[in-house]
Amino acid sequence: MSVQFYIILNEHAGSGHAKEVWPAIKQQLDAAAVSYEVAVSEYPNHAVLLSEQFAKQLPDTPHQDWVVLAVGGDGTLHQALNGLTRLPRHYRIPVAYIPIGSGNDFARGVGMALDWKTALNQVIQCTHATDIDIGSYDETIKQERGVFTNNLGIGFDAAIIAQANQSKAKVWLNKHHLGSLSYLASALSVYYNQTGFTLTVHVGNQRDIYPNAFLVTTTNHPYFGGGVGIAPGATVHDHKLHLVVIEKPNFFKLMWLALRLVFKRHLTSKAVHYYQASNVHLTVPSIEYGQLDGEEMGGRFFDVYVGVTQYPFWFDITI
Ligand SMILES: Nc1ncnc2c1ncn2[C@@H]1O[C@H](COP(=O)(O)OP(=O)(O)OP(=O)(O)O)[C@@H](O)[C@H]1O
Repeated sequence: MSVQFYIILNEHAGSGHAKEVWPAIKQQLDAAAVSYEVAVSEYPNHAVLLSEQFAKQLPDTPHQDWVVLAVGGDGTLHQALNGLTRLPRHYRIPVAYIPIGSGNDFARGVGMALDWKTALNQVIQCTHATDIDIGSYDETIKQERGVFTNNLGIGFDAAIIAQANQSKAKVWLNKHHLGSLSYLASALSVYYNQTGFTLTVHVGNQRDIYPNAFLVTTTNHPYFGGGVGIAPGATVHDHKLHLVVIEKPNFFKLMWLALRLVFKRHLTSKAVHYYQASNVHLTVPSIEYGQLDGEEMGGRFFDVYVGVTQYPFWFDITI
């Protein structure tokens, strides 16, 4: 089936790398005689509105040949997907993605190529949509709901993202393809400032209380923070969420945990608690940072129901 692409371009992804690469992407699209329209994200979160408006004007009938293609990082894909899912549709519009952000965890998590040229081929030569798992959340205090492709995090990872996004070093490090280092630098400073907090996890009939939670990540695939394999066994096909709770370790334990993380042996540590479920309910009665696919949720209380659903994606990783 040949399709047309509604491209949502975030020139700011990868600290401006997307803007540099876009002319070459366009050239490859034209050379392959691909039919497409481009909408540029003009301000933070604009991609949500762009994809929502696109979906609104497309009749909800079978045999539509449009695919929404997010060109940017995980945040751009997150926003495009949330715009597409705001209004229910019987015939959902498939979504695709070219990873040219800083972290590109979704591409890693689904096994897409990380170099944009191969990734673009995986998208334009794809012949059918494939349903894969995405997370859904319903936060009852601020009454916010939506979806995520990678993870919903509370605590350490979210505070790192908030700090890294404010850091001028991130721009410089990204320019030199060292984006992961900006997260590492922020991680150390956040470690000293982030105190443990009370977390209640409800899974089925089980209720666990952690008085000293530090990192709480509900993930859809293995990676967060630009390639850190927090849940090595997770896949986007298992219809499960993988919840990792880490209690605040002392500095030496943190270093030990980081080492175990590198060798994917962290889940057996006593400070780490691991759940696999199709639904989890998390409550945090103190103000903590939250993040969704690397997008800041801000500091807030949490009473959040997290689940898993499926959405059609348009790429073929066998190409
Ligand atoms: N015109 C714009 N001006 C400023 N920021 C923008 C604009 N358009 C989009 N953004 C913001 O850019 C942010 C970063 O985008 P994105 O997450 O795609 O890239 P990244 O952070 O480099 O990659 P990754 O999430 O993979 O690490 C998003 O929060 C988005 O809202």
